[in-house]
Amino acid sequence: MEQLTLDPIDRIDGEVNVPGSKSLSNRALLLAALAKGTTELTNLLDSDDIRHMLNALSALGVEYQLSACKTRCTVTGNGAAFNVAEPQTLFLGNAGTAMRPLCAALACSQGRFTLTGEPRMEERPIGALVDALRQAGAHIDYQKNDGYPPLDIQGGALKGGDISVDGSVSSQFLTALLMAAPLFDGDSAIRIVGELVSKPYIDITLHTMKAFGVEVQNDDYQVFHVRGGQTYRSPGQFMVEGDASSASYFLAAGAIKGGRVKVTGVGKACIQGDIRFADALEAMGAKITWFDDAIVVEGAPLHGIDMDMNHIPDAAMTIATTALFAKGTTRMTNIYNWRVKETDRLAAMACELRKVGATVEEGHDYIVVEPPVTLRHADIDTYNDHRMAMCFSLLALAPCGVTINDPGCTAKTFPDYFERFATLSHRV
Ligand SMILES: O=C(O)C1=C[C@@H](OP(=O)(O)O)[C@@H](O)[C@H](O)C1
Ligand SMILES: C=C(OP(=O)(O)O)C(=O)O
Repeated sequence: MEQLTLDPIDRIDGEVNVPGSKSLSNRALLLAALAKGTTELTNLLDSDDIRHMLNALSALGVEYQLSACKTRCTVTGNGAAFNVAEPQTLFLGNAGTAMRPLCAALACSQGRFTLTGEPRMEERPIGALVDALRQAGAHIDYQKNDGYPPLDIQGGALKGGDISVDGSVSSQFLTALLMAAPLFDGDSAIRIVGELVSKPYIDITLHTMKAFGVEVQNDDYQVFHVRGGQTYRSPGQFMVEGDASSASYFLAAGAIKGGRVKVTGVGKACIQGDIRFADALEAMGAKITWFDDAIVVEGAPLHGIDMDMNHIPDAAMTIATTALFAKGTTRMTNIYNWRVKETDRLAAMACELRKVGATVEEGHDYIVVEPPVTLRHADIDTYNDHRMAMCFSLLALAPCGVTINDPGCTAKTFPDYFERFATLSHRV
């Protein structure tokens, strides 16, 4: 297994640009493929999750040209749902933003499709989405375990209608339904059952749909009305903003050890909910300054916080390792669905935090982190979870340094993370 040892960093300072947003890249690619007209996507993320979406679109007969640097893509839209003569098997890795939206889009397309992924994808729930699509008339079967991929989809026209979806496990189920619903024959009223998790991701979905010419009536995130029989229209150009979750590691590094760190590509106007990570850092004591296309963080003594982090599920993980550098205890609550992501992130986080000396209480849907007097060096297991690797890189800001096992797992969303992190890191 590959390992990366990060020697202790004495100072963090400088400017770093974050790559394009994963959430926006995969939404915009799918809608560009479904839309009428040609779309030029810029600042597209080049990572595993996006590659899986691009490969799937190729198999579905979508034509696109990807630039040599893979951050610019011109997509020739279909002007309708997909129509594929031969049965297709699409391998989607561990990309939730490919699996869930494609499941819905293919259920209302013409053709037979099998959706598969990495072993972990077979443990990530999709039953609530399948149940909802079946209410609209979809024909989807489970190949192995009920409620989990791989899926066999017999595509066809869907009627829409009154659809209830459980929103308590992943917002991606609602995102998938919303993006497919304009292609259903009839109108849809999509009703949320249970508490909707990760709510700000729905705003990303509605924003992207609007850019492609489709408006949704949102009744307080409880019921969503979508007109059927619509065609997405290409906006011509779509610029993907920087990834707010990826920004969290650099912002945290600046807060812990700044210096002054300027993160560009995200700023005041950012539509990704994870941008609110900067508020959490501010609540811990960091000084944050907002610009239109940048955030500047200046380090200050940090203290622990007690916060509901349901609205920033991905960036919240970064708070768990930032907490190691704060005075007092940090309590992060309402984060149950960490358990159904790339790994069981609550269990993984608790285990690795203990290795560096922290006292950790892991609950069903919360984690409490109490930093040790002295952090100790550890070989950190990353569980094939990009965010575990990136979060624990912050341990290099302690005198003990850190060793990251399988650092290549950042390829899911941020292949050159460690190179960019190095540009901020100064050793005397
Ligand atoms: O819609 C999206 O782009 C995402 C939604 C979130 O998932 P959940 O809704 O499952 O929390 C997030 O964790 C994931 O990385 C991306
Ligand atoms: C949960 C994540 O990914 P996915 O889009 O596969 O759900 C993530 O990137 O942290």
